[in-house]
Amino acid sequence: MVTTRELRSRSDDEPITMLTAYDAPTAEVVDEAGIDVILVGDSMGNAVLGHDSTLPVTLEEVHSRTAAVARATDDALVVADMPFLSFGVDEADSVENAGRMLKEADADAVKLESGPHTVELTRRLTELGIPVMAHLGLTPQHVNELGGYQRQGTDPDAAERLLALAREHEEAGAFSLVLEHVPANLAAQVTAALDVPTIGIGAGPDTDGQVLVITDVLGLDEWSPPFSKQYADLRGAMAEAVTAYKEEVEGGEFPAEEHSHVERDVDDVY
Ligand SMILES: Nc1nc(=O)c2c([nH]1)NC[C@@H]1CN(c3ccc(C(=O)N[C@@H](CCC(=O)O)C(=O)O)cc3)CN21
Ligand SMILES: CC(C)C(=O)C(=O)O
Ligand SMILES: [Mg+2]
Repeated sequence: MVTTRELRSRSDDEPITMLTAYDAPTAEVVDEAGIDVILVGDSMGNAVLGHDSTLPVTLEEVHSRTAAVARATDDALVVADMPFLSFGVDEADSVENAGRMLKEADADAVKLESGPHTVELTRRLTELGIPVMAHLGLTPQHVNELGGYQRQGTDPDAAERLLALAREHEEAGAFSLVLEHVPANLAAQVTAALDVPTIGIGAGPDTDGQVLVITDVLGLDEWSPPFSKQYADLRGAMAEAVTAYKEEVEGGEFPAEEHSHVERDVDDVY
């Protein structure tokens, strides 16, 4: 079993592996492959729910997908990604919403897209026993404020602000930190400055771990971000299977004898 305690102390030569999953069969495959952390990402908005951003994703959607993933996972740490406006507005609501992920959906931890407004919340949740993974750099819930999904931390002021926020979240108790779409040399410095592990996406090779969105890895979507890598063409495999089924039904080949059964007792009901 992967624990937040074990991840915190993971030595430098054993990179942390993390992937998203949004359903039980996918979580089973990811867990059985020995991936350390499964993130039930709000990227489900784009990846599986048909939205064009993460903003419409609801607490109930992440809650139900987290429960499905947790039921299928034996070893990996399951992290629920808190959706847009489910945290950071009101402290009591934030605690209740994050708490439901642990109490009801069986997550091991939550992730919050972080900023100056999440330092005290990270402290509070950690104090209450809800482990927090922080997330800095490109925070997609800010897409409207940022005006797109551009690289972050690219000038000295922004880079210094990011490093300071990373330190503040570590001090507040975050057990790890996702760094998204930031320069590799900045991610390396943040990684060196922190004791807790950094997990990069589009942040170069020098973080303590890597994370990608599972549908990008599997090639399920036509589009994927510039920093991701496609390790399979499941979209192609799915299209082939669906087309083969259609052709067999239209050609009268499916169902065959082995897919049917006949009961002589019901021969004469018409
Ligand atoms: N399937 C999937 N994979 C992801 O990695 C992902 C999601 N969905 N949804 C939430 C966010 C959005 N992400 C994105 C989306 C677009 C770019 C991108 O195209 N960036 C370009 C141009 C950005 C612009 O100018 O708007 C770049 O060159 O940085 C990067 C990350 C990463 N996250
Ligand atoms: C890409 C990761 C870090 C994420 O936040 C998500 O999948 O929602
Ligand atoms: Mg997310």
